[in-house]
Amino acid sequence: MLHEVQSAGKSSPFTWCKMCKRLSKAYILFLAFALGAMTGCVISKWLMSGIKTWRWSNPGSLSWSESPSKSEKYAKNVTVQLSVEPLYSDKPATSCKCYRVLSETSPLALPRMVYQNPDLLRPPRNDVMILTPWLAPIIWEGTFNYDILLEKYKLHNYTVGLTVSVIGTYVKLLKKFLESAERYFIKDGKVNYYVFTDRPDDVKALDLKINRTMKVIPVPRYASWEETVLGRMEVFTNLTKLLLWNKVDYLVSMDADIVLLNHIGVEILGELVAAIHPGFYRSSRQYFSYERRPASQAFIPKNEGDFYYQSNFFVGTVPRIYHMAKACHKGIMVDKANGIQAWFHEESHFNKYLVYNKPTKLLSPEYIWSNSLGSPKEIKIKRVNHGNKNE
Ligand SMILES: CC(=O)N[C@H]1[C@@H](OP(=O)(O)OP(=O)(O)OC[C@H]2O[C@@H](n3ccc(=O)[nH]c3=O)[C@H](O)[C@@H]2O)O[C@H](CO)[C@H](O)[C@@H]1O
Ligand SMILES: [Mn+2]
Repeated sequence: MLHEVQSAGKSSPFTWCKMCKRLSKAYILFLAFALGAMTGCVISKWLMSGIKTWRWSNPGSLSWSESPSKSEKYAKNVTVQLSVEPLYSDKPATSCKCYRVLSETSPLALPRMVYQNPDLLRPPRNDVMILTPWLAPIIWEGTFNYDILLEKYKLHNYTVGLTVSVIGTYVKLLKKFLESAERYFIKDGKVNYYVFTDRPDDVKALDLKINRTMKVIPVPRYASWEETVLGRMEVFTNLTKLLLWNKVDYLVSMDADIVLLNHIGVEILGELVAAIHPGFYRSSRQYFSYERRPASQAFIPKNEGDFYYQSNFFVGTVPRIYHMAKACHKGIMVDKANGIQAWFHEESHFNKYLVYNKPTKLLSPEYIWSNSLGSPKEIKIKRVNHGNKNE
């Protein structure tokens, strides 16, 4: 039809006809495809400029990434990059890359988290146990996505109390401990430090440069090292009840001879959390340093017990810590009345308690590692060095 009309016109009918023949069906399809692709590209660029991104550039700081203002974006048609960097840690803490987007194109503008979905047939670690038989998670490097956890805890606006005893000469360890906590301890949350000491003036003299709230709480001077470590359960019983009940959501207790080397974040929080002793995680239960004398309240028979926990790092809600400390303190007092002291002091009572009150979460030995223990392959990250009593 077109040929005929054009043939009747003044322009050369011969030329038009030849061109039309060349424009075969396939050629027209190709042109339509190219045009479609170009339009798609332009639309996608326009959509990208409507997406804002924020990310945690440092653990602890939920901050908007550098992004132009709305008017600037529309004026200059600037594209805002989506961040796909790991959000937490100097070294990657998890294998997942995760970022958070706020789509301005959505009428609700709800923030969403975008991350790779977990693969049910590919466990995050297959060299270590990551779940106890009572279904409590064991926290190892590589088993969690920090950003998902953080999201959950931020909803509750939680406060964490980090407690440390520095009694007698141990005051000298406080500076190093707190400086490392400032750098690595739950950077994303509200943390108050509680320092239990018999020497408040010596603590003052340390002239600590810290940014978080610190409360110095006077406690009695005990007669010996044994009395002091046993007395920690008494201190906890009294202080959880009197001081901390409504002040914090979670309590964390750490030895003063711990120095944090890497991030310890909200992944440690839970109802009752205990850390697996780095010296016993390869041993079977008959070799654990449990108290084996039936005369002691801390007695655990050879065919009982799950793991050997170290009492230098534990976590819990205030009521759960109160309950645990009270039970341990009671056992210690009964032992004292009976003239017996458990083999590993309050740690023995702590372990006895945990056989019958299972922890809701366990920390792997990477949370209480000592440099003297070397570098076995399952310890992917040394989060602390415990046991150095030098300043
Ligand atoms: C290798 C070894 O045997 N480890 C045991 C030892 O750990 P540790 O050698 O780690 O005990 P430690 O000397 O660090 O004492 C525990 C903590 O109590 C505080 N403190 C202790 C004494 C003192 O005079 N002033 C003071 O402030 C301080 O916070 C210290 O870090 O003792 C623990 C008792 O908790 C457990 O029995 C451990 O299994
Ligand atoms: Mn210690």
